[in-house]
Amino acid sequence: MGKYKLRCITCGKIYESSEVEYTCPKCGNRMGTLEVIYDYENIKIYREEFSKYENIWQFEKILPIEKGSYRTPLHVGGTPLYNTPSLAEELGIKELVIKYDGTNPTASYKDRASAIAITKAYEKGYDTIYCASTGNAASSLAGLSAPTKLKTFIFLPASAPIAKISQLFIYGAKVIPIDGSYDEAFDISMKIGEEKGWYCRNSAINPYLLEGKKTGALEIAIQNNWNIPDYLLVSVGDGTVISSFYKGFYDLYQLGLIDRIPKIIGVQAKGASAVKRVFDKGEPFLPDDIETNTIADSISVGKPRDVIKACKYVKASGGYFISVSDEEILSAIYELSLKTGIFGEPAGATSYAGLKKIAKKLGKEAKVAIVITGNGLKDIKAIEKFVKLRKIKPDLKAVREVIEEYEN
Ligand SMILES: Cc1ncc(COP(=O)(O)O)c(C=O)c1O
Ligand SMILES: N[C@@H](CCOP(=O)(O)O)C(=O)O
Repeated sequence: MGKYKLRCITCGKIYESSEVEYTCPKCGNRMGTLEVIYDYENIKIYREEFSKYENIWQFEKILPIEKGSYRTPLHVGGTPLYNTPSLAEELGIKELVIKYDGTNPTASYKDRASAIAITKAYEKGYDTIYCASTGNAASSLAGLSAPTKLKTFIFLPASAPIAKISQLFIYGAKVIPIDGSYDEAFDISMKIGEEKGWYCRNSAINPYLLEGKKTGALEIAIQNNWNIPDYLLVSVGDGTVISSFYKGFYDLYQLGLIDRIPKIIGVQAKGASAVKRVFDKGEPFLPDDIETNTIADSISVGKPRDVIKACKYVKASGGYFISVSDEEILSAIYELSLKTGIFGEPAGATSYAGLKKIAKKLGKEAKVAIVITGNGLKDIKAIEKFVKLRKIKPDLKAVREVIEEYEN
């Protein structure tokens, strides 16, 4: 076999990469998302080859890209992993490491996927790329394609947080703000993208993108000195980020670099828990869509596009899904910022909200990793209840009175 092939998540049919562009022709878009499988036996990788602080391209041997093709010059990946012993003690678990992806070039986990999308667009000879997004995939694609010659079209709900929308304009993307939901923007983008023959940057359609996202798992293994956590918690909307964590650990396992895969726990907002619902109903994991209502805009997904893969992978890991309320998400943002200095956007801090909920159940011997997938500055409106700004007269007496209040 070549370096890799593509396998349908539902029927298991294996394709050469030249045979299919996005999803399994037999099973269709949602049922037939593809996984990239490598010739693991013939790929030799040693732990020593990986460095902690490099970007995602250090993993080139297990990425579906060609030697010498375009690589973004921006520093994608190589984000920090923080060990937080006092927080672990407070939660009653043995160890807590926090992977913080808000330090990526456009401030979210999505840069890992966009980097691969742009490389593939160049390899395949496209001149235009597009995505549907709740905001982060959008700003990420816009930012990473800014220094390239690719034309970039973005479809997103006009209600997305203003910081994410502002990123699009500053990076010069062509923006189609839909007066509707992410799910509607997604369907429209697919129709137009097909009509126009543009390259699709959506992880649930384009199989290569999840490979970029899996680098977060590879980095956790390396940064934690190959001490693999018992549990990994991550927030879930469409289901590709969570699938990518399983895939990253799975690849390391297949390559003989680790001897187990963490139990992967998906955390959804209560008002948008479509994947949890499908998982809880059990196999065969059939899509079952819902209306959404949550402040966590990035995971406000009622028609998750990668639900089958997410459910199968989470099951294979021995994990499960939980949900948390918007109030729990808001408290998690505040508490995590206060205790660690890590400020996540709502969908980012959702993993911490989930951990707070189940830490006791995981037990005092549990070694846990959580992923904070987006920077808190992406959505300032969501945390306005914590911002108690008042104007103080510019005189010393008034300032002294306020300081006294703080001190008491
Ligand atoms: C910050 C953040 N966290 C989590 C997610 C969830 O990823 P997925 O939709 O792949 O489940 C997203 C997706 O947009 C996101 O932007
Ligand atoms: N909610 C996501 C959806 C698209 O991102 P993808 O990386 O799964 O394609 C976002 O807009 O960030």
